[in-house]
Amino acid sequence: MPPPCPTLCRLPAANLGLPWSRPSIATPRLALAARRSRAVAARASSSSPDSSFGSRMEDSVKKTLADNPVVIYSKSWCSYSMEVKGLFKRIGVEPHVIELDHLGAQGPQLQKVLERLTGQSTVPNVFIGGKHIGGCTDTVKLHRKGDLVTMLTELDIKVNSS
Ligand SMILES: N[C@@H](CCC(=O)N[C@@H](CS)C(=O)NCC(=O)O)C(=O)O
Repeated sequence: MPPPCPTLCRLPAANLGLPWSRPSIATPRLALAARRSRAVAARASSSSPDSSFGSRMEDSVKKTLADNPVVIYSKSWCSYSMEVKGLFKRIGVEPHVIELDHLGAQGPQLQKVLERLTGQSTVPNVFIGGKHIGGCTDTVKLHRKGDLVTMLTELDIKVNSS
């Protein structure tokens, strides 16, 4: 008969080649402790620096959209971004442009936040009056229908429609 476990379970050691039996997780007291520590871990991860960083970034996007009537999240090298910036330039509207590739490590994080908010993972990501318009193709289509100028005019933004 192996000696009893001196500290935890006081049961004879099972024949596992160990000096003392490992307490089974099914032991009610230990199972309860395991559940408690999982709950603590879950609470800790939900308030981790990453998630609060994400929500601060989300707040900063919302502030940017509230403060600027036309916002383009762009990448400086992206031809679609260049096209949409060119379109606004042609109609004489100066958008607030955020070049994600100029933000270092925050760029990809901001892109993830934008994806969470809009469902769109690509740039350019265009907003007018806080409303999500879409990418380059969506903005060009809106312009061809005449709706881009209408939206801008409704926001009291002067448009050069020549
Ligand atoms: N159909 C999209 C195409 C946009 C697109 O493909 N953008 C590329 C960059 S030029 C992109 O965002 N790629 C993924 C990335 O850079 O993370 C539009 O019209 O805006």
